[in-house]
Amino acid sequence: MPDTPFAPVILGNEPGSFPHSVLAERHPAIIRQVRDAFPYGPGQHEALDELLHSCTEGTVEPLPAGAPDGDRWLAWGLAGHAGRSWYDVPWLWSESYFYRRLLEAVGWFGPGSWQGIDPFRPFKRAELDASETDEELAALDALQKLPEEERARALLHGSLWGNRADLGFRLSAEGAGDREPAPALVADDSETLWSLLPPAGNGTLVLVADNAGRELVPDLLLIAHLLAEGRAARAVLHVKPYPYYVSDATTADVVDALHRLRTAPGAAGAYGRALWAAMADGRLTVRTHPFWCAPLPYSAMPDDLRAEFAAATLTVVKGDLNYRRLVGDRLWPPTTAFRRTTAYFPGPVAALRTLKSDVITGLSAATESALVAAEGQRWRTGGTHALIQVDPSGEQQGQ
Ligand SMILES: O=P(O)(O)OC[C@H]1O[C@](O)(CO)[C@@H](O)[C@@H]1O
Repeated sequence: MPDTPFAPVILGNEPGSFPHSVLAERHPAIIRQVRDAFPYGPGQHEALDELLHSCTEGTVEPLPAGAPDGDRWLAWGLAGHAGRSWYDVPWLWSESYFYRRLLEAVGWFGPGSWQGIDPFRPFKRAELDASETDEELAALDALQKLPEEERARALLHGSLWGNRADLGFRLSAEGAGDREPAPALVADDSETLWSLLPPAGNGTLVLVADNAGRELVPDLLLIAHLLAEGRAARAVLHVKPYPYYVSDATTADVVDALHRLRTAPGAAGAYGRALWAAMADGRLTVRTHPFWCAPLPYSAMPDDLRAEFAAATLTVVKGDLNYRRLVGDRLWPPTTAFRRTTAYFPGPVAALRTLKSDVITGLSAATESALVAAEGQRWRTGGTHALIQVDPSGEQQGQ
């Protein structure tokens, strides 16, 4: 990510800034929570101690010799960042590497009996099993009486605001989950989004998921609706290859969410059974890719993903981190055109995101001034505002 004077890459080295607080406070809190949630042995405790020291006071260290993804991380910039403070390398890079090292500390990569044990699973399960999830699912019954367009809109907004359900975010934004969301969107291209997914279309929707639990459930409901109403003939759900940013969805989380839906009463159960059937006949596919845990912007995506997005009718990317990677993790002037930052993307792309970091593009000058007048800069990170932005054009000539 080369720096440009126009929009500097975000680092975590400014005390008092949001990125700094994530490195200095959120990451240690995540280590504490994971340590408390499992009966780890002395080796794991020692590795967690070392990680805590390294990420707060030490420097980025290389991966152990023989790490299965060692070459990949070298290609993703590890050699250039090793030996530097975690605060001085791009924030996106530091955060991604933190989760990679945390998984290693608890034995995720094996070999051994802790291989594949998700350190965030208790938090994700608790959210999926919460009574709030029952209430959200019960609300689907009333939706069935509405005309299709209204149901579609409600489910789109359910998926959008489901992005507030982010466990990592709640660790350092005390009370964020309870704060009332501001209802108006700071940018709303939903008409363009619907024009790309007309009823009786024959397209492929790709949804790049973000969080499990109470975000993934409404994402699945939206997919179920689009398939049932013929707005998409096929859907591909992309999830993370390993646990990441606490609540990010993996295939195991998709299975949990589908079980939860299928066994629910009423309309939710019907959606669940329809999704189960769509998995069986191939209309809904779950995929993953190592690049989803790469510390890089999507402009650096590999050719196989590029080809998949080029062939899709629409790719929807969910959440704050995907937004940062889509537009580049930079301090853009907020009125920078969204399409200017996504011109490299190989097909039509939509972002559904609640605002939880400093990155923002595509605001009108009036919207930006109103937000600043009301909240200073808090609107950028508080998780109470949201946007739907669409670039329908696909890769533009000369990019
Ligand atoms: O789950 P999301 O919406 O991608 O949010 C991830 C969160 O983590 C951050 O990357 C900070 O760690 C913020 O962008 C956001 O608060």
